[in-house]
Amino acid sequence: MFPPQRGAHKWLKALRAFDGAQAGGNHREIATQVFGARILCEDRNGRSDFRRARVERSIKFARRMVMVATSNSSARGDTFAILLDLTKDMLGKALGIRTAVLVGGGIELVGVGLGVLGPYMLKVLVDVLTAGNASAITLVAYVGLFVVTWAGANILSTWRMVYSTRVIDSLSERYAAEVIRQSLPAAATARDADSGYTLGLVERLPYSLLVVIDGLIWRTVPLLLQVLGSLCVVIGLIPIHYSAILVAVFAGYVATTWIGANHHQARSMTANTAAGAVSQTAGDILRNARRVVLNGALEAEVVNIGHRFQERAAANAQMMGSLSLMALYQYGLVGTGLLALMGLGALDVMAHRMTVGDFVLLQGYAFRLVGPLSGLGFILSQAGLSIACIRDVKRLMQRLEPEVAPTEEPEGAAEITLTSVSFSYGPGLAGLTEITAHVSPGQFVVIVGPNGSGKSTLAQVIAGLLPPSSGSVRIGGQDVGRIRRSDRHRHILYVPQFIGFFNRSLAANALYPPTTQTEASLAQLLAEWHFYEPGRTVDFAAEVGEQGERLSGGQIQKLELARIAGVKSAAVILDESTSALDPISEAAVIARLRQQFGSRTTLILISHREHMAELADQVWFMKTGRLVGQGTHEILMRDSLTYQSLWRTQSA
Ligand SMILES: Nc1ncnc2c1ncn2[C@@H]1O[C@H](COP(=O)(O)OP(=O)(O)OP(=O)(O)O)[C@@H](O)[C@H]1O
Repeated sequence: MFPPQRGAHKWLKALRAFDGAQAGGNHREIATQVFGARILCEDRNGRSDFRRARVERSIKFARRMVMVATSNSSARGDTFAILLDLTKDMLGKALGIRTAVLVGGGIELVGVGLGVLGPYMLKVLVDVLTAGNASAITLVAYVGLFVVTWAGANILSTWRMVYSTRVIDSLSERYAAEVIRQSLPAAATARDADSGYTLGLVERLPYSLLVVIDGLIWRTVPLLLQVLGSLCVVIGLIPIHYSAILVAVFAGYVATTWIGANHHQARSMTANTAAGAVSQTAGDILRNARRVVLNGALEAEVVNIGHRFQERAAANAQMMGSLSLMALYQYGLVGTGLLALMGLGALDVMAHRMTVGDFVLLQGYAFRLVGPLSGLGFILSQAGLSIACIRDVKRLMQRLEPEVAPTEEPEGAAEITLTSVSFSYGPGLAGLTEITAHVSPGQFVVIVGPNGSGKSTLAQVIAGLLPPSSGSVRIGGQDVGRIRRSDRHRHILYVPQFIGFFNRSLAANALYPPTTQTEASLAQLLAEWHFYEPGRTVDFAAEVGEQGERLSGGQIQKLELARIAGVKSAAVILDESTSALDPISEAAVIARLRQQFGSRTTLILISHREHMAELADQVWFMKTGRLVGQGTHEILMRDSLTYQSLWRTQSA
């Protein structure tokens, strides 16, 4: 699909060495694409530098490109499929923009008619002038008609943009909404979610749609109509070989564009990927501003983003190179055609085989054709990138999950049953092995174990965020994977380890659905948990800042737990949600939650604290992805030396 390029084998070797089996059979494409995008780490002397960090960064970039490259059988086929898809969306009933498309199309059609009529009016004027027998009124009328056709065509073309803009805005809104609807659940599940890339796509979407719809679709069709209309007029008026030349020039233009576009589109996809990498890196750096600045890494990150821009510039340069080559062929051909057309015409006028009016008509149509064609050059340069962006957006819009029927409301606390549950993050990566456990309704379970032992992974498998590779998880007797995602929080609600707050008010975060808390009940709970020092009331209107950065770590957890206390769910899993609380606050919060949940909610807590294990109805002890101990804290302390040593190392 992508011809191997010079030096690609070096990348192939390096990527194999560093990437192992990760990228499946795609190394050759990766190497080729990495080379194609000129992101190889060459030092100033031109020698390849495969230093690990840079190669790893490139692998991430390359993987995305391989995803792009391998998911399509051909760039050209892809382009037409996307154009067809867009046209279907515009003309379909679902988006409600058909009327705008049709009205805009109608206006454009009238504009095209005027565009064809313009040169004809000029020819008639020149014919009348050369005949020399027309009255002043007739001449003024012909001049007026010519001006009206010329001005009218341009006014209509601008007016039509009112409708195309409406269409583009509607499509942008619908596509962006669908991308968010479809990609958020995946982002919530994947622990390596790439939100910066998705954000970049959504941001570039309106411009991409503008280029493709307004520039390409809405300009190409009128251009074709204009060519056909002009040919009809020319055939009827002047010798047939002029029409033949016009047809040949246009066909040549289309053919060179067709061939060039295939190559250009492949380069554009690489450029789109490079643009996405800029968004992803910039987003990542901005989100981690504190980490960057506090570690004195500002300059290093500026250099890092500079590299992303350089990669993008290199990809753009390749794209523009292919476009320039295409333009050379296109306009070499069009220029030759014009030379033949005008040269022959001039000779025919000199030999009185053609009137000056016909010559004017000929040049009028020739330049009417060439004008939009040159406009298309710019559009094509942008269209490749834009099509690649829309294609990625369309892929994100695809429904990944089958529709699941609504599930019945759970009654009371959930019974949780795990039968031989295994999970893997991928070949050779950590996961879970053969976990079997049972939680009775309303119990309080604490999961403990060393860092990286699989506690969060297990919690996410139980909550249905990660699908087990074998075995089953049943919540209240139902397979968790079969509970509709939008209903799942009523059966089991997972509170992640890193609580991300919206950059909104305290109330907006603390009363975020599905809590049933009110400001009053929340204020009472927060006062009880000493959210602020005594005497200070909770300001619900206060903005919490990005990720809640204006609150302390303990306050964030208290606020989140106060919200959770008002949630009606059959089971709740708290993933280290009390880790920032002091032991007294932690005990008070857990006691209150258990009292609040009563017998309606089963509670699972992941914790590194022994006193939490002491409070639990049962403790699950995890080690290297296995459940190596189950029972009360006392029993485990009595029976398991490894469990004892877990707490001994902690207190040492
Ligand atoms: N998306 C992922 N891809 C690959 N490996 C992952 C992914 N997420 C987690 N892991 C790995 O799975 C293992 C278990 O991680 P997990 O977060 O479940 O541990 P944990 O017991 O909760 O750790 P901690 O106590 O530090 O929070 C770790 O080795 C981790 O690196």
